Amino acid sequence: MTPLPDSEALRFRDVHVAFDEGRRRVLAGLTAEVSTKELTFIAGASGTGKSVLCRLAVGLLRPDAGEVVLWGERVDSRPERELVPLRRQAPYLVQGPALLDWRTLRQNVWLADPAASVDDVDAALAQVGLLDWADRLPPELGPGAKKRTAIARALVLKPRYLLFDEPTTGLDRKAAGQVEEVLASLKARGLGGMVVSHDYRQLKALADRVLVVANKQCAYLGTPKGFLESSAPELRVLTAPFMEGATDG
Ligand SMILES: Nc1ncnc2c1ncn2[C@@H]1O[C@H](COP(=O)(O)OP(=O)(O)OP(=O)(O)O)[C@@H](O)[C@H]1O
Repeated sequence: MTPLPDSEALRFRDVHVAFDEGRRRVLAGLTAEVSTKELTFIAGASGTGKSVLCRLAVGLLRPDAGEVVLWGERVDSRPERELVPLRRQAPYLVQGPALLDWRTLRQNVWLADPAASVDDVDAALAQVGLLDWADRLPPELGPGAKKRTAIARALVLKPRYLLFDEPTTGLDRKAAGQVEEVLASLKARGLGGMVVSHDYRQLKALADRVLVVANKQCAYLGTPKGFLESSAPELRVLTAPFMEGATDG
C-alpha cells in the first residue's frame, strides 16, 4: 500500500502502554496507520485498549514508548498547550454526552465555541437533525438526541477528524439509527473519524476500514469485509457470533 501523505495520516509507531506502574500492559508494540479522511472502526474484545488508542491519538494519554503522529506532528511529545488546538481539530466524544441540563441545546453547542456565529451553531444543530429543538433543554431529550447534541458540539469546532467512543452503546434501535445517520452524513461530506464500536452491523454498514486490537497489537487493519470474513482465530472469536446471526436471520 502506498504510504498516506502526512496531511491525511494518523500513525501509531511501536506504541507501548501500561498502567499500574507497568504491571498492566495494554499495548505492546502496536503499529498502524489510518487515513483521517476515512471512517475507521476500532474493534476488539473488551479491555483490549480501543479507548486507549483514541486517547493516545489526541494526547490525552502519552505512551510509555513509541510515537503517535497526527498530520505529520508528534502528539506524544507535544506540550499540553499545543494539544488544546489539536483537540479542537480532532474532538474526542466520550460515551457520556456531558451536556449542561439548564442550558438550551443552542447554548450547549455555543459553549463549545463561544466565538462561533449563531449561523454556525445552528448549522451544527441542523447537521445532527436537531435545529427544531434548539431552544429545548437536554432533560427534554432522549439519550439519542443528547448524543447528537454532543456531536453538534464537536461539529461547531469545524473539525478535521472526529473520534467517537461507542457512539450508540446504550441507545435503543431507533436512537442508534439516528446517530448512525449522522455518522453516514459526516462520512458523505468527507469528514473522517475513528469509531470504537462493538456493533458489527454498524461497522459493516459504515466503516471504510477496520482496525482490530488484540494481543496488545494491531491484529488487523483492512476492509470491513476482510475483517468479517477472516478465518484468523483472533478475528473469528470476535466476528463468529455476528456472522452466525447474519446467516440465521
Ligand atoms: N487510567 C487507567 N488506569 C488503569 N488502567 C487503565 C486506565 N485506562 C485504561 N486502563 C485499562 O486499560 C485497558 C484498556 O482500556 P480501554 O478502555 O482502552 O479498553 P477498551 O478496549 O476500550 O474496552 P471496552 O470495549 O470495554 O470499552 C483496560 O484493562 C483498562 O482497565
